[in-house]
Amino acid sequence: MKIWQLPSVLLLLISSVISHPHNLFEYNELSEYVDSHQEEYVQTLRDWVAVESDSSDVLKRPDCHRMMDMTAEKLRAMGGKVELVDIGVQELPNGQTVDLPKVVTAQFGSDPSKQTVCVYGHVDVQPAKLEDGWATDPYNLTDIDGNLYGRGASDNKAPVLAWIHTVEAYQALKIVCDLPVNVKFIIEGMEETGSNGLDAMIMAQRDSFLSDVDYILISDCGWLSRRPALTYGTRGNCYFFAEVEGPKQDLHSGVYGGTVIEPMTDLIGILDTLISPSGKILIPGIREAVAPLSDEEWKMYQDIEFDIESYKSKIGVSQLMYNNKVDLLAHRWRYPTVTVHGIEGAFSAPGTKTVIPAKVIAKFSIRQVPNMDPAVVKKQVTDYLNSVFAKRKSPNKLKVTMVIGAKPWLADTKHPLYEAGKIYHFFILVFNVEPDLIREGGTIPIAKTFEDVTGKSIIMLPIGGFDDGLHSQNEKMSRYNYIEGTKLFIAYLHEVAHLKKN
Ligand SMILES: CC(C)C[C@H](NC(=O)CN)C(=O)O
Repeated sequence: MKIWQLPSVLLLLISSVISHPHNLFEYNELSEYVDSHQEEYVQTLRDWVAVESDSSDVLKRPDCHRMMDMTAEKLRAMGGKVELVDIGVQELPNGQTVDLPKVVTAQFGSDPSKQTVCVYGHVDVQPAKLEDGWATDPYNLTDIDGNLYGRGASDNKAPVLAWIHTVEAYQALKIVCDLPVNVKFIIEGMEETGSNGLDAMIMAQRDSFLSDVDYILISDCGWLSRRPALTYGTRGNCYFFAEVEGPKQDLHSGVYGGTVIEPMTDLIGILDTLISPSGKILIPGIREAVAPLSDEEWKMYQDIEFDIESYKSKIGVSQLMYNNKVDLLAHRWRYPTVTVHGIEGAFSAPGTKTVIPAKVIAKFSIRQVPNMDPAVVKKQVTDYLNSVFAKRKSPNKLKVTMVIGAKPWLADTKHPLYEAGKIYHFFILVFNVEPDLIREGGTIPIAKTFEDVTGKSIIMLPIGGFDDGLHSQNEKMSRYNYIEGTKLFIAYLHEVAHLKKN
């Protein structure tokens, strides 16, 4: 066989070894180290998942504080220079305040001749209850056929741990190889409610902790399929509460129904005007702001392997909004959407309570995209709902509040960090395949701020599986992704060490 007849992945691997001859040897040692510590890594994940660090429930705030302490302790035990940064308080709707979980910063190495990366992640989670339909206790990490089920396993505790274990592996094999770059960590505990307090902290640390950072690394997202991926964009999130208040207390629907104008009817009526059944956002100005789909993007989406039938079967639906791949990917990643998440105050328990709820609060969010601006979206949504409500001539009161205003983020795929030749061989080394270049429909609220404040580039390196069930029942992280993902980070740090220093 001639060299040009070799498969392209093998050629890439050979070229990687030729350009950095020591890579393979060190990688093998490190990879074996990771394999031999697999059970320890799973146990640490179990300990972390056991903490109900649900940032949306203030009653769970002590668990969030404990989670930050555990994170700090882990990094401190590895010899990191660790701080728990106080980021102030959260104001609750009733006017009371509660302490925000402190942010953990840590530093490993300060060699000015090396690149410095800053890993961002979060250790808070979305709510989860067994009664929601989980097959296992969400806070007891359960291994079934190599899948580790538990709330926060994939989003984002295992990826954070994988980065920590990366540093640990380099430290453990110090005789063979030293940490190739300086590594900093910023780990927060409020991501799942919009990263409250983190923007201000990032700005405050710009000229201190963040001043020597060359790149920001984020692994808070997932692959599109079984193929590994690099993520170059995330959508933003504008999260709204729409409160409709009527009578001074709940009423018997038999006694009062037919005489009062019901808050729930008003609320459902206005919610129904947000989006059409075919997915068209009806709020004036929203669709007009969206950056048009370029030919280049269309081509990129067209070239991505994405099986519509298996997507449908994975989520258990018989029909999707669109029937072709490009439309589906575009609407998942780079067009805005409206989702109604829930209604507080509505009767939702099993059984048949015949009540007219006096006050109901709808929770809905708009995933926004370039070139939408959260401040503009807030005004567009508030004005629109007020005008729709006014037409109902209801005596009830409507109050619209935007509680999260997280911006979208989009990387320049031409940046050396994303340029195939420069980085893809670390994927080949670990997975023997090139990654998909994808966008993420979800939000990493701090991403844009990181980039704007530090002026540094972000690279998103997901290790979560396509079917991890983030935010839903039976969230999981596979052992495969957790362990091979750690190896990917190990290989990647080598890669960053060879990038030209800015
Ligand atoms: C603002 C949201 C609550 C952020 C959340 N982020 C993630 O899930 C990242 N893994 C989201 O719903 O997108």
